[in-house]
Amino acid sequence: MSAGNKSVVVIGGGPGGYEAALAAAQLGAEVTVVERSGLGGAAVLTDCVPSKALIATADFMDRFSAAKRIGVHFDGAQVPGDQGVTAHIADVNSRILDLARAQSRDIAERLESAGVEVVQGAGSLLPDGRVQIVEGVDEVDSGEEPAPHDEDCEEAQARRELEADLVLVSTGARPRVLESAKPDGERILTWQQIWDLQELPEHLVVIGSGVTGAELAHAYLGLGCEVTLISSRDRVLPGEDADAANVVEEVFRRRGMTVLNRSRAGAVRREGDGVVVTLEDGREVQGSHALLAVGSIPNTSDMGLEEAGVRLSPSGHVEVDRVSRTSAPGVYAAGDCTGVFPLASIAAMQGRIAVAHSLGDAVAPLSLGKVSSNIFTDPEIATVGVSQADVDEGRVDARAVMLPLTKNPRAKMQNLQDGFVKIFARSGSATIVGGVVVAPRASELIFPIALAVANRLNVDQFSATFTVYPSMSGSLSEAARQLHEIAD
Ligand SMILES: Cc1cc2nc3c(=O)[nH]c(=O)nc-3n(C[C@H](O)[C@H](O)[C@H](O)COP(=O)(O)OP(=O)(O)OC[C@H]3O[C@@H](n4cnc5c(N)ncnc54)[C@H](O)[C@@H]3O)c2cc1C
Ligand SMILES: NC(=O)c1ccc[n+]([C@@H]2O[C@H](COP(=O)([O-])OP(=O)(O)OC[C@H]3O[C@@H](n4cnc5c(N)ncnc54)[C@H](O)[C@@H]3O)[C@@H](O)[C@H]2O)c1
Repeated sequence: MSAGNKSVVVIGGGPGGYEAALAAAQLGAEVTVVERSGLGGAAVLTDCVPSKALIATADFMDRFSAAKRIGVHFDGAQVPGDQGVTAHIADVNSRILDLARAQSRDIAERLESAGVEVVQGAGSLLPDGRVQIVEGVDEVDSGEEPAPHDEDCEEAQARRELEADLVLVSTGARPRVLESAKPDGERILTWQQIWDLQELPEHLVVIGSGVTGAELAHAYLGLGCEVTLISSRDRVLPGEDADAANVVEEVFRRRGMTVLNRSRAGAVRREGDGVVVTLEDGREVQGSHALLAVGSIPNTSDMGLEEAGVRLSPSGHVEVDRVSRTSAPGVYAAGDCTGVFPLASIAAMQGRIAVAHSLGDAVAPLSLGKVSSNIFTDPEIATVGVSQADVDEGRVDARAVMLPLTKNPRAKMQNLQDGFVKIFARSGSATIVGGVVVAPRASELIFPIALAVANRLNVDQFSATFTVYPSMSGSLSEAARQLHEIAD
């Protein structure tokens, strides 16, 4: 089909926005992307890509520590934790920022070659549904140089108004901060400010043990910092599979992280060369730096959404249906500003669905039952489909088999000490409906389970497929085999 006579304006150039723009251009629409800071969005410039690049360095450092256990000694040289092998955070951060900017440039080139117009500026909605653009560039927290403004800013600040058949709001979210813990960009930091650090924190206090807090606490521990993780709940990663979260918490502690459970931060203040975090029960935790990882706030205020008829939830997220429609005709929304499931992959999918639905292409509504996601700790936690909580709370009638990876021959050879695979199969039909993998590179190992979930394979079809010997995937097959025995 062709949407040659249709126009699309996308506000926000993150994964939700730029993927939608590419899809719309492919369908022949005339597409404009309005982005106020950098293409690729927070995902590329400050959040997803930089954090995964930091973790890659931390994982590399970990290999030095593990070497002795498989018989490798560095004659004369030393390992992290001793003097000698250290992460130079200024170099690490400089590589990360280069990588993020390069990815942002790649996206700009893809959009350009697809014929998409990119306007640097802030977009908002007028009450009649048109898009108003105030041109100019916001400073990017990643440290990227803002594009030069004209001497005479009149032109750079010009206002434009665009009318479009489809307006997509994909403005993302920003770090939530505590009133009593204002980030200063030096010692009290959000995750978007850590990329400018020139010195490795001596003692980092991470506040919040959701996915962001856990991943970054793991990364800085691996880089050689002393880390204290303040978790307001009974365990780290409260929203995740409890068996998986317990493994990761145990590994954190074993490697020397201090994890304070049931501890809520009330305030953070600077004191001397460091910070003091006051917990709500009055205890104090001292460190050299504090990192706030207490959730996000959608970027939906002051842009005319409600005045244009776009309904927001009490948390400020744009309310959307499964084809990304908002309550205002012709206005769709995608990504973190909708709060549906804050992942880059979901943002991109919501954006593509919006375009297909609005421009009349074939479209399947968003289905969250088959989403794979991964937490990049060591070991990683990858999940897909039905969760243990779905089964325990009676939402899905399924059985589970969980096998420790320490019994797997390949894992033994690699000196793997922690991890498991878990598969959920529907009672009766034995169709695979979900799984959890806790292992190094679990993000890759989850794919066979995701394939089974997406294609409704049963445990017999899954386990009849050859796996390599020795391999970690042998344990996936074994779990499926054991589910057959249970189903009998
Ligand atoms: C530390 C961290 C690590 C993460 N790691 C992963 C991961 O490994 N895998 C994963 O799938 N997800 C990850 N996520 C989640 C992922 O980053 C988000 O889900 C993703 O960024 C959402 O994309 P988006 O397009 O909705 O928003 P964003 O990426 O935030 O992009 C929104 C864009 O809109 C722009 N904008 C905002 N308002 C306006 C306006 N008025 N006018 C013009 N432009 C505007 C912003 O400048 C921004 O560029 C991570 C998140 C965090 C915080
Ligand atoms: N690898 C990935 O794909 C990845 C990585 C990071 C984030 N994300 C996405 O972002 C989402 C949000 O994750 P997040 O971790 O940024 O936010 P979150 O809201 O999931 O976690 C924030 C945590 O901080 C805690 N908290 C709040 N106030 C506190 C206080 N005063 N003291 C101590 N703890 C406090 C909350 O109880 C919560 O557990 C994830 O669900 C995920 O979808 C994905």
